[in-house]
Amino acid sequence: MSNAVLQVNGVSKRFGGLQALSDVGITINAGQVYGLIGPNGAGKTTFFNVITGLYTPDAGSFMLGGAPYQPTAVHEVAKTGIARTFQNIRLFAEMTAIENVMVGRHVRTHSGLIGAVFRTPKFKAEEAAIRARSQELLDYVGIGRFTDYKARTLSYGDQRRLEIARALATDPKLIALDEPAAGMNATEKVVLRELIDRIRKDGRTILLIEHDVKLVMGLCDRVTVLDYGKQIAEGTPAEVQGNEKVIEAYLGAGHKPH
Ligand SMILES: Nc1ncnc2c1ncn2[C@@H]1O[C@H](COP(=O)(O)OP(=O)(O)OP(=O)(O)O)[C@@H](O)[C@H]1O
Repeated sequence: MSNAVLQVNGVSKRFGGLQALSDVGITINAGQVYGLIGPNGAGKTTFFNVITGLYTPDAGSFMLGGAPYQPTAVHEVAKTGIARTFQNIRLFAEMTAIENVMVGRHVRTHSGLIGAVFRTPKFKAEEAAIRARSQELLDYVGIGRFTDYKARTLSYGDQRRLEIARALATDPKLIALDEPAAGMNATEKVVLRELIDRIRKDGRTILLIEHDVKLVMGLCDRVTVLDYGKQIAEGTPAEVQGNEKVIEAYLGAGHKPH
């Protein structure tokens, strides 16, 4: 039996005259960290946007947890089981850290609007459970002391970790991280790496866009390299690092990966 969490085949996406993705396919198995790398404009974010329902692809088929899914709407995709973070952080700036995580958790709750309006006992119990779980997640990503701080007052690195906590709150089958290390200093990157490692060890499956080659090569089980919307290499970090096309396209002449 296959233990694929995400299987994407033949994804193409065109913007006017620009072919942003051409026939891209990946398979991510349970417990893997899968990296998506490539130069600026290669199509990485477009691929994320397609699998999470922000962009409608021109072609492609999608399976999540062994069942076909159609990434037609963002909230449907979240329910189906893909949670993501964004390259440009998208938190509710004026809400507290814990409220941001609780919003994520509500994807999995049942009381609904009536319960919320009348504050039924069932609703209150569920709300307390959501709060407790959200606090656990804040602790888990290392920002438990900022529970009641407004999101906008957190440091950049901590906001990124808050986004990860919010994504985890949906209990996703797959968590997709869009450049989680962007703007982080070396120390923050070490902490981030430990966090991603822990998330994997705790049984989650991760798709990662990242520019930091060292981070990608150190963390990922498999890597796909995109260049001008085409998949020019796929394999283990060692295989990809040795690939001539990758060295030419991504790393540039004279640049060896660290
Ligand atoms: N909504 C859009 N409309 C038109 N063109 C777009 C749109 N989104 C992306 N593109 C174009 O598609 C190409 C791929 O962009 P994309 O953002 O996916 O690349 P990327 O690999 O994520 O780059 P980066 O590393 O800079 O984030 C680029 O040429 C970009 O300008």
